[in-house]
Amino acid sequence: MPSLYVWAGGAEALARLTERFYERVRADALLGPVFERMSAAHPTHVAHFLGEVLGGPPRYSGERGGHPEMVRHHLGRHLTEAQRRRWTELLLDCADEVKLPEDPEFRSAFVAYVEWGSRLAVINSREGVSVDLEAPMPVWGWGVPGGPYRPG
Ligand code: HEM
Repeated sequence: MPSLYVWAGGAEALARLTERFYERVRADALLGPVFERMSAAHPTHVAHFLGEVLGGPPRYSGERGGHPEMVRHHLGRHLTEAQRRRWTELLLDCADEVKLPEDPEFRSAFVAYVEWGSRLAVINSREGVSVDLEAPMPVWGWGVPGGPYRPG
């Protein structure tokens, strides 16, 4: 059974996704200001993080500081539901644009993770939130469909 990472097209596909995504984020009226101080390496870091979550190599844990590092980046940012919605909408638009697999099984798992992760990012960004920095890196699977699309 391929991982979601392999099915998505691996490191190269995720790098294409985040490069295009943060280009569009920068140009977006609602999200541009939120990301105005992100580093040039931000898209690469997020591609590594996503790759690890989707069952690829643990590059974000190995090179960047793992799950706690990601959580720390969202602390105190007071992200809103409107910003979260735009973030997920743009990411899914970019998944189409850079041609991630379109099969129902992959997209169902991908959307589920994006919905889960983005809602946690908003919760972690609130004032006075108590976060579990020990929480492990999630590794997403295929969920109820159980595996990739098979024609016929
Ligand atoms: C599945 C959902 C999400 C994932 C996987 C994710 C992942 C990440 C990661 C890995 C970083 C740290 C990058 C680094 O190490 O340099 C980060 C930073 C950040 N994220 Fe997220 N994020 C998610 C959702 C969101 C949402 C919904 C927003 C806002 C609407 C957001 C806003 C930010 C901001 C502002 C930063 C810091 C950027 C900077 O360095 O200036 N994130 N995110």
